[in-house]
Amino acid sequence: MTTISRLSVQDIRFPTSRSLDGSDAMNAAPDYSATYVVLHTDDARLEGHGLTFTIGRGNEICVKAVESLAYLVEGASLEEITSNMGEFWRHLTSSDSQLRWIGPDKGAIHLATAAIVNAIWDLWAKSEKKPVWKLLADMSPEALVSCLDFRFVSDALTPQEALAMLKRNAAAKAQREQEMREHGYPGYTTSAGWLGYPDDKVRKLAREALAEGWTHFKQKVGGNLEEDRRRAQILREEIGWERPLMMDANQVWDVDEAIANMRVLAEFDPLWIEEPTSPDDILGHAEIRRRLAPIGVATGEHCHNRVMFKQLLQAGAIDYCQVDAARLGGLNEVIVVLLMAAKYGVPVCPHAGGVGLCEYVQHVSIFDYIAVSGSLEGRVLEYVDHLHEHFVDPVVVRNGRYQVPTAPGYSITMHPDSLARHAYPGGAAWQEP
Ligand SMILES: C[C@H](O)[C@@H](O)[C@@H](O)[C@H](O)C(=O)O
Ligand SMILES: [Mg+2]
Repeated sequence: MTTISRLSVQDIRFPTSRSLDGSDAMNAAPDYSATYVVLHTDDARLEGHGLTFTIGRGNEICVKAVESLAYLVEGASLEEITSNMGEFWRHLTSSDSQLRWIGPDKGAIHLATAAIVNAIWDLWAKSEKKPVWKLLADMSPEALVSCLDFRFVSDALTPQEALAMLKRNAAAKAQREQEMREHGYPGYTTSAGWLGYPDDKVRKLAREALAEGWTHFKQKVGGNLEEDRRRAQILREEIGWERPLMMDANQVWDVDEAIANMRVLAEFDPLWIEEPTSPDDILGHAEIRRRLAPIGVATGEHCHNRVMFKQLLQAGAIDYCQVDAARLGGLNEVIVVLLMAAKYGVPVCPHAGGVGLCEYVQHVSIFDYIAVSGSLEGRVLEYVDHLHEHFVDPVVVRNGRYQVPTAPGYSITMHPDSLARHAYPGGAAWQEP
C-alpha cells in the first residue's frame, strides 16, 4: 500500500514576458507560470507531480487554493483513491461545501483541483510503471468509466453510452496504439504567430517551422486589424495556401465584431477562429459559427468544466473542442469531455499554449485516438516551442508529429534545479534584471 503522506506546492514562474513569448491580444505580456504540486508518499522513491498553468500573479491565488484542498488527499492511500477514482474526484470537488462555494467547478479552486488530480494520475502511472496514456489505454471500458463523474452531463451522455462507445473501440485499440508508436500524433505550431513578435521574427520562425516539417500554423489576431492582415500575409507568403492557417483572437471581440473582423480576415482562408469572443458565451459562439461558416469555430482553453462543454456541443457552437488539461478538474473531467465530443462528432484539438501543457495533452490526444474517438480526421494537437527544457521527460516532436511518450507518469515532472531557479520570488531567474 502507498500512502500520500504530504502535499507540497510551489509558485513557479518563467519570465516569458521579456521576449513576448506567448503574447496575444488579451494577454499582452504573459509570464508562463505553474502552481506546482508534489504528492509525497511513504515510499521515498515514489512521488506524484502535477501542475496547473497560470500567468504570473494568478499563482498567488492558485497556490493558496491548493493549500486549502491538500487535507483531502493527505493521509489517503493510492489504492483507496484508484479503486474508485470517480467517487474520489467527486469527493475532491464537492465534499467541502465551503470551498465548493467559490467554484463550483470553475476558477482558481478548479485550477488547483487540476494540479492535484493530475498529480494523482502521475503517481498512479508511475506506480504502474506506465506513461499515463498507456495506463488509460490498457484499462477495461468498465474500469475507465468508474473513474468518471457524469453528474450534470448525463442528459447528454450516460455511463452506459460511454461504456458502449469504449467497448466498440476496444477491438482495434492495439492496432491504433501501434500506429501511434510508429507515426506519432499530428500537431500544429503556434510559435511563429505570437502577437508581440515583430514581422521579421514571424517570417523567420515560420520558415524554420516549415523546414522542421510543420504543416499547420496558428497566428494571433485581435490587435489592430491591419496588423493582423499584414501578419497573415507574411504567413501565407511563407507557408503557401495549401497548408492550414488558424487564427486565435483570445476573447477580445464582441459577437458582431468577431463576425465583421473575420469576414475581412477570411481572405487568408483560415481553418478556424479560436476564442472569437467571451469563453462563457455559448450562444454567441453558435451565432458566430453559423454566420462565418465555412470558417470553423474553436474554443475550450477557458471552458472551465464539462457542463459548459456539454452546452457548447448541444448548441452546435463549435467545430473544434480545445480541452485544456489543467483548466478542467484534471484528467477525469477531460475524459468525460473526450467522450461527449466523440458522441457529438466534434474533433478534440487540445489547447497547449502554456508551460507543461504540451507535456500533458500528448497523453490526452494519444489516448483519445486509441480508445475514444478512433479518428485523426480534423485533429491536430497544439505545440508551442517554449520551456520544454525544464521537464525531465519533455515532449519529442519529429516532422510536426508528437512522438509517443514512453517514460512512466504524466511527463510533467520538472528538474529540481529548474524549480529552484524559477521559484517566485526568491529564485535566481527573478533576481536577474
Ligand atoms: C497567454 C497564452 O500564451 C495564450 O495566448 C495561449 O494559451 C493561446 O491562446 C493558445 O491557444 O495557445
Ligand atoms: Mg488560444
